[in-house]
Amino acid sequence: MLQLYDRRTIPSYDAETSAFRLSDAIGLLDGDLERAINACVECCDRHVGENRIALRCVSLDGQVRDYTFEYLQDMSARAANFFASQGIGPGDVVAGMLSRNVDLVATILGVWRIGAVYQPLFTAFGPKAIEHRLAMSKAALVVTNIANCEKLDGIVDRSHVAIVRNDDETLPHGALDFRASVAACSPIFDPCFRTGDDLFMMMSTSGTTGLPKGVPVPLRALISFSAYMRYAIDLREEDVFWNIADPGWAYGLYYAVAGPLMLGCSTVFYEGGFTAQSTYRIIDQLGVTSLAGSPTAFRLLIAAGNEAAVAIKGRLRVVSSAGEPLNPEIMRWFDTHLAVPIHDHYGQTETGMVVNNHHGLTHPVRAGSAGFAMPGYRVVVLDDAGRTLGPHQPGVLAVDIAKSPLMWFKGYFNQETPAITDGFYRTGDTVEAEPDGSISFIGREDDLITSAGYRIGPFDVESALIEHAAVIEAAVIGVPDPERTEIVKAFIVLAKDIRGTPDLAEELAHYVKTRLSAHAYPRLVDFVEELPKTPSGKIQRFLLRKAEIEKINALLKRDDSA
Ligand SMILES: CC(=O)SCCNC(=O)CCNC(=O)[C@H](O)C(C)(C)COP(=O)(O)OP(=O)(O)OC[C@H]1O[C@@H](n2cnc3c(N)ncnc32)[C@H](O)[C@@H]1OP(=O)(O)O
Repeated sequence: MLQLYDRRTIPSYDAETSAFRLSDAIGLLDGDLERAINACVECCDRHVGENRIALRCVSLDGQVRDYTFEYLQDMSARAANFFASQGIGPGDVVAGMLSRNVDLVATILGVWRIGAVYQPLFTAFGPKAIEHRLAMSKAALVVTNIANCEKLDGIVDRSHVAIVRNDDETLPHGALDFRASVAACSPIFDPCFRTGDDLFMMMSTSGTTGLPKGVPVPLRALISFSAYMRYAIDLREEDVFWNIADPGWAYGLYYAVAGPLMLGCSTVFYEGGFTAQSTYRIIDQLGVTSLAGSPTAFRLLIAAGNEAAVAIKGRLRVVSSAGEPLNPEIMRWFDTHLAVPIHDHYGQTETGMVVNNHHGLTHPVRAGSAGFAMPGYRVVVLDDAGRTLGPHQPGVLAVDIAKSPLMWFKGYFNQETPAITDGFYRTGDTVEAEPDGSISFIGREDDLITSAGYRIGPFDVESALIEHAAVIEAAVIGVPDPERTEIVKAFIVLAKDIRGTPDLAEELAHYVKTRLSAHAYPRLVDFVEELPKTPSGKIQRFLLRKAEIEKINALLKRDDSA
């Protein structure tokens, strides 16, 4: 059993350079990064024999099913045999588009056991988002369920789709029956060991100017994931840990699946969508002690009222926040009504979590700050010319590659433009450093939208909108929103003779929701005569954003003086 976090054993940490002894980090891993590592062994097999619960699944009706590491070893070996029977081998990509349940974990671990690469597809995606991602990864097989399988029609041949179905659901013609096939396979499959540079995940991240980019994740990233669990989440053996993020995204896959399992701890999955009521109920029912989620989720808990919190007051030991900046009001409310500190953490799909309010540091948590570089990473603030900036000088947050032994990202999949220049990975997030090295988030240097913890690429939404017959041109921006940080707003130029009505606005939102993704639709739509453009015809989203912010400020001023 891996020794879990102990305040006395946190690796030596130099706030000046974030110097971190790599040997301490390697101690988080049983495998040999240069020669022999398998993600399923790290996240499952090495905890077998301890009779520990790995996964706690809560169904919609509140039933809890517990699965041990022994159970997952058996399931992952059967799944690996099933994948092998489909001709899948080391380095091949298998995509999963599944709800949060044991089939999802069996799929992920089975893919890793065989030395293959797991690609997550968020279940809210529509065909447009799926098609691009599968074309990018060339996935050999997609594992999905009855609720999502139709979205694959015309994109993937049915013979390359394995369906998770209940006994009362009919298997679509030509598709593979995942549960039945896996159950019929042998529970013996020797893991395929690879090197730390071989891939085990293929993620995607939205851009502002093009379609989402592939983020290849090598096996060495496991060290970084487990370091985050230890030093920032402070996961302990006795914790009941629940990260509510969906494993269709980086924060959920890295830190609701790989991270806790690697440390031999159990992770909670709730198969339903988020509601404040179910969240309070599950924390109470399972005795959750460590909760992770996004500020929007926390704001929804607060909106449910002070009374709702009474039953779990004092039950949580720690709460971790990611995906959006954490407002000080949320910290105060959690302190007063739940008697628990919330620690703000910052990261990206490309980096994993890199700036955190760690538990091992003696610095107090500063409200409004995302914290300090994680051990193993050195971060700096750069200006446009790549010069390092001092305290209180806004610039872009960058990771210093040479001094960040845990940084695993080297560049986007199949893209020629380098992601790392002059030894730095520029995150695109604008920040300011304090004299003590803590980092405060300011915004984005580009047009990427941060909404409810999701990063939404305006280009993706615009591309979906212009496929609608009524739309000639579209520009999409994020506008400030008190609940979701930002919401998506679309400015639409309509085809000749089409009138912009509330019904059409709703139709366009629905169109994006079903074609692109249920979370990325424009919640606000303005019909306009034309869009602001540069002389060369490039849409100037920043002018639209500026006008929106001026409008909001004018309204706030009017309210103040009323
Ligand atoms: C490094 C990192 O990766 S950092 C963090 C990564 N980000 C995340 O993990 C995202 C965090 N955000 C969330 O989990 C959610 O937004 C929450 C819990 C905060 C709030 O959830 P909700 O408000 O219920 O809905 P959510 O924002 O997920 O979705 C928006 C819409 O998509 C729909 N939707 C969401 N998931 C699905 C799904 N799997 N299938 C179908 N529809 C879905 C919702 O019903 C909602 O529809 P509505 O607007 O018509 O009501």
